Amino acid sequence: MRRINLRTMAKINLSLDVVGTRPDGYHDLRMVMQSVRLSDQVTVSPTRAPGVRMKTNLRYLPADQTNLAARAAALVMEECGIRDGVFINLEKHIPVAAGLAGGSSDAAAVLVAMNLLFGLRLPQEKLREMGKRLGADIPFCVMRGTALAEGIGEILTPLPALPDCRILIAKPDIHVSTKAVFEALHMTADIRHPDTDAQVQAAQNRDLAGVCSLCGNVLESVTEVRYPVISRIKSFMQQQGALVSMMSGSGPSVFGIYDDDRKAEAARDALARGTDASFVCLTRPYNRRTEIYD
Ligand SMILES: C[C@](O)(CO)[C@H](O)COP(=O)(O)OP(=O)(O)OC[C@H]1O[C@@H](n2ccc(N)nc2=O)[C@H](O)[C@@H]1O
Ligand SMILES: Nc1ncnc2c1ncn2[C@@H]1O[C@H](COP(=O)(O)OP(=O)(O)OP(=O)(O)O)[C@@H](O)[C@H]1O
Repeated sequence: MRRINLRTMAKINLSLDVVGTRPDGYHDLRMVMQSVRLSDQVTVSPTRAPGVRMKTNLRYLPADQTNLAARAAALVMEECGIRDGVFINLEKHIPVAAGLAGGSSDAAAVLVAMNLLFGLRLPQEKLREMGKRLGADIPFCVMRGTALAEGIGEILTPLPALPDCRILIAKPDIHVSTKAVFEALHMTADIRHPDTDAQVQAAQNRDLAGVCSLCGNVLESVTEVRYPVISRIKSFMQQQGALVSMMSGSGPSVFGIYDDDRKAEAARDALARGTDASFVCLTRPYNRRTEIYD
């Protein structure tokens, strides 16, 4: 029987600005987002029994109807009147609750997989709209590549591919709630807003050094202050020759961008030997956009 097997790409935020608050507590954002070659693997198979069942290799991750991957499948089934069931096998490699959109990328892949499996031919716009209902990062994870994201994250303007580089990602062993970080931002006095328009221009010019010099994330003013380990990892990456080092999303992961392979590998090895990061990975930008009709 046909089944769909997809890789789901993590993201980093090359910039993240909060430009407004909405009545529902969500925030209006302006972000430059980048997919990276750090991925989970999602396989979706049809089943005769109705409903969604799933399995994952991580014992501590719920493999029930609360998992974002299962919720994405259930949403498509409800919206498109699908009576058959599906089985999802989720192989996690992206660290959980890391600020890397792990769950969002799984959900996005399931939306695409359902579209292919049941021959729905839903356009990408529709998948992104459905994704938004489940989480603000999902529309970008449906699109992938490099993009300016506005609104709550769902208004996407594609940008040219980031020039090739090495991206070092390190996650300290701490848990950060995205909701709590956004809420705490209102109590923070010292917020430095990134110049998103200038960074978009640098991205348009495919100017890696320019993009890096314009990175900024207002959520650092909350998470980095609470967790000094984030500053330590950032400084370490910088000392090891990163063009820039910054927190991704609401944290706690930190990334460093390198244009020199040897420096990037040395920094990875040193971080992996140390105790500040429980997850370390050296990766590259992922620049292919999603093929909806593969
Ligand atoms: C921080 C980012 O990762 C940056 O890419 C995203 O904005 C968060 O995306 P996400 O985890 O998919 O977000 P959701 O699951 O939709 O929301 C989690 C929580 O983050 C806050 N949230 C999220 C997105 C947004 N534009 N404004 C917000 O205030 C809300 O309090 C929400 O309850
Ligand atoms: N498929 C999934 N993968 C990871 N986490 C999931 C998944 N489904 C539900 N979750 C729950 O979602 C929460 C956030 O996990 P996730 O890895 O998506 O965070 P994140 O990378 O910080 O997301 P973002 O960057 O979009 O804010 C976790 O507490 C986890 O229990």
